Amino acid sequence: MSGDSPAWVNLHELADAAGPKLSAQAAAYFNGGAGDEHTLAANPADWQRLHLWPRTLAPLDGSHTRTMIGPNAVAHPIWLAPVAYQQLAHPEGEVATAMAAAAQSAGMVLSSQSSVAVEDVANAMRTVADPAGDVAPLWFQLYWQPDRALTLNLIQRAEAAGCSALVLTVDAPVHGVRDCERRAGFSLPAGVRAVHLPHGVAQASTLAPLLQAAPTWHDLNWLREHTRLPIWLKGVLHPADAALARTAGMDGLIVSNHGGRTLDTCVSTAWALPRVADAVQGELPLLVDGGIRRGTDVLKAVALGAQGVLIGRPQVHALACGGALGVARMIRLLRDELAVAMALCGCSDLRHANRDLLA
Ligand SMILES: Cc1cc2nc3c(=O)[nH]c(=O)nc-3n(C[C@H](O)[C@H](O)[C@H](O)COP(=O)(O)O)c2cc1C
Ligand SMILES: CC(C)CC(=O)C(=O)O
Repeated sequence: MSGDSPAWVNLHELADAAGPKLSAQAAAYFNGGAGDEHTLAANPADWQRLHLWPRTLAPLDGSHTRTMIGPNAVAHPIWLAPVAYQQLAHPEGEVATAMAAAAQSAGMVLSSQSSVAVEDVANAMRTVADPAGDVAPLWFQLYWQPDRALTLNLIQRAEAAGCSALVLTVDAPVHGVRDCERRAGFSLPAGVRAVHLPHGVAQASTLAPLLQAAPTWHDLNWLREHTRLPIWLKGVLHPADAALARTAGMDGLIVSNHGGRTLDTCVSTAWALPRVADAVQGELPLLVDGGIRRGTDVLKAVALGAQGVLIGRPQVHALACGGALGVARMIRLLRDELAVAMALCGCSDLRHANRDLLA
């Protein structure tokens, strides 16, 4: 931001503003998708394609964005998705993001490939008090590790640091085919590493070890036995998997295609969400992510059955542009846009939003 007028007034402009702040390698890593990037493009396009159907003259006195996400009463439904290696965007990395989340009462899901330790991120969130006293939960995203002892170590660190849920990512048993990363020759620069992992990097160079390590439904029993935290699965798109997750006693689902970074040409999340919602029939709470860039997108996601949304790339764009203040501003912009969209649709309480809001 410079001068009197901000350099960006919405999340699309934010992506452009971040361009000059990022190295070519970091930009390729953050912005890219899998394959020909059809799913990357379909995610935002399919939110845009949905049409809101406004209602008029509805009472709006007392409107608010408060809602529930799982057992958490939250000030608004906009959370930060797990995004790895945030020190590629800003030297303070995930600490700055966490301070912004706490200041804006936004939940944060910390990547297990974080470039800052979970203990430091949790402390940073605690140092920033929300004046209204609203909570900003910190959840820990888990990538299943080849070694159970290491998986257990991650779980125990997250618990001890005060994380209030685990998010097991299930849509990336292998790294997607990412031409942009290969073209840019992406590798982590000196000083940035996955601090929770002994070798500091996520991926093995051949498929076999990854596939051996990939978790199955059976492993969820082990996970359940080894944590007292609620477990959410991230990366569910198929109603049949949603039903299996319910049977497996999971606590919530994140409808996600990993921001179009794993399987190209797979379904968009706006397409999958109502189908997953129909499968779980309100018995499992849902979050959704992928291409959510406007308050209208957030309202559509809630209308289709999600309790809230996660924001991926814009958080690292905002971090690159303005550190913690940039991320805080990004969350605030989206929340204000959501409030406007709600008012114009005659919706005073997100808990009453449903498919009647959509044409
Ligand atoms: C640079 C980058 C790194 C990511 N790292 C992780 C990760 O470590 N764990 C994970 O579960 N998802 C990861 N994701 C996926 C996000 O959590 C989220 O699903 C996706 O970014 C949402 O789409 P959006 O970027 O269009 O908002 C990453 C996404 C990006 C863009
Ligand atoms: C280190 C990666 C596996 C993190 C990730 O999930 C991603 O880049 O999409």
